[in-house]
Amino acid sequence: MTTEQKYIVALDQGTTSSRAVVLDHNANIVCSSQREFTQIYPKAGWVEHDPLEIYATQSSTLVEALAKAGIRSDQVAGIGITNQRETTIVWNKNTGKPVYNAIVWQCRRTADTCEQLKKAGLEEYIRDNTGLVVDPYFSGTKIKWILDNVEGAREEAEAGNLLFGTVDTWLIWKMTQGRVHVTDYTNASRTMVFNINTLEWDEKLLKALDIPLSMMPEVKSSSEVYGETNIGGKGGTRIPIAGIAGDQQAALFGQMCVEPGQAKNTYGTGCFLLMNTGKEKVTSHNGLLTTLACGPTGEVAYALEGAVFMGGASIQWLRDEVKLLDDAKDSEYFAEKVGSANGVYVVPAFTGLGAPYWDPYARGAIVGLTRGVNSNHIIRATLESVAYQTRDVLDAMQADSGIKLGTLRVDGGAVANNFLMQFQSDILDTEVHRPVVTEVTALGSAYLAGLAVGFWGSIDELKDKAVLDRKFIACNDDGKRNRRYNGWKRAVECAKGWAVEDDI
Ligand SMILES: Nc1ncnc2c1ncn2[C@@H]1O[C@H](COP(=O)(O)OP(=O)(O)O)[C@@H](O)[C@H]1O
Ligand SMILES: O=P(O)(O)OC[C@H](O)CO
Repeated sequence: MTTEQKYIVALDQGTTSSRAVVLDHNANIVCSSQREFTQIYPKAGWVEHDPLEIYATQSSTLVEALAKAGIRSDQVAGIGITNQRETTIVWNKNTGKPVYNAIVWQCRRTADTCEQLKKAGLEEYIRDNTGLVVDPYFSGTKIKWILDNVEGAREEAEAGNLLFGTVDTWLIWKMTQGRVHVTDYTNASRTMVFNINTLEWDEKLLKALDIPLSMMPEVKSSSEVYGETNIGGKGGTRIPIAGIAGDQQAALFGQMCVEPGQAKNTYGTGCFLLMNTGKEKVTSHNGLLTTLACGPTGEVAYALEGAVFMGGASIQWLRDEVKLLDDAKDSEYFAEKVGSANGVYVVPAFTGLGAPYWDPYARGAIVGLTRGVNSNHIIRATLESVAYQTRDVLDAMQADSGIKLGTLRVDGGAVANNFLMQFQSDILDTEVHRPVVTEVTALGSAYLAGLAVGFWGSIDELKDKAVLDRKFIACNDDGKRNRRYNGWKRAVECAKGWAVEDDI
């Protein structure tokens, strides 16, 4: 069979849905399939997923996408996995059963453990060795929570019976029937127990959090064959799983940001602005993270990251909880019906604030309400909040890197919103470039897998595949831009430190 008759499949396991995307040799998406799954909110500020539902939705999208495209499993040259990062799963390796639900990256339940780490004087060590700030966002304190709170878990872990994984690790373990327990550098770098200087699990931090090393997966590069899976059950074709990357690093690769200074922003559930810094590990002085990403062949590289917790999810909140919208895309129509947000600011700190504020106690706020404010103003202000948060992290990134970005490459579900993209460009005073294919996370993951199995010879074959859909050019009214952004900064102050510890 020639390469032309073969395909690469990307499995994109996101915060709200699981997707399978099939690519041909020209890097065209030939088919995709998507399933949403249950979001579990046991208490205020807590977020969980069912690991078995994650696996079930993901594996069914794979089968469905191949069936839709009429592709046989022996035509699949390789599978790439990309995933919501930090989300923590612990399972028993003998029974294959999770001991608790997946604790999702957004979950704030471990804020007190983070306070204890700070009191123990570990903040600077964590910053220097993991690149991260001490925040409940990352996996380490979530693993500790499971071991401390699930009956019998600690004993089982110490007896060597429990395994930890981020979602990539869990999926691969399931897809290989428990034979492969592995992750990649990009996912490991989000756990707060992985040393990004030595590229090994950090024993001092594992000890500080009481996590046995035996639970941790083997850490590998983002582009190599980790194992094989058989689609279609016993006796089915064995397909190499050949790429792993956290979804934001996959999007960085998919946008071809593989050289130092290249950056992208992804607008999905959250917003994640990443800049590749190559071999240089840049430490932020402005509230950003240092993380691991991929160079041109998928090899490990450093990146700076601004992680914003609520992006498109704040529009989902307007749709599902406040019921101001039937569909997220209608937000553009309603926002355009009013000429401004009428002085209203929405700060969507529903799960605290991430970069550059790092306040797990911040909570959502709507400020500037007057009698003339209607639902369109609130919708517009919610969309604007996504752009203001991106300005916060872009300013920080430009200060840390010393690089002024002339253009911002964007991707993710919410970039379909033209109002948001134009407002983004205006508030940044930077051109915003939107590609035709906005499923860049899946592209990046497919590229990593395809390069590992020789489906593509090198990244140069892929560089000219991205086609620009639209450029958004900034307005030149500095006065308006600055007034609006200053209003946002004041609004953020109102949201900070709101929750008391008992609320978490
Ligand atoms: N036209 C739109 N305008 C604003 N937000 C949108 C639009 N379309 C989708 N979204 C938001 O984008 C998010 C979905 O993007 P996606 O990249 O699929 O997210 P994820 O990978 O995090 O699950 C949802 O939170 C949704 O509310
Ligand atoms: O599911 P997404 O696309 O919003 O990504 C979630 C991030 O990986 C969390 O760090």
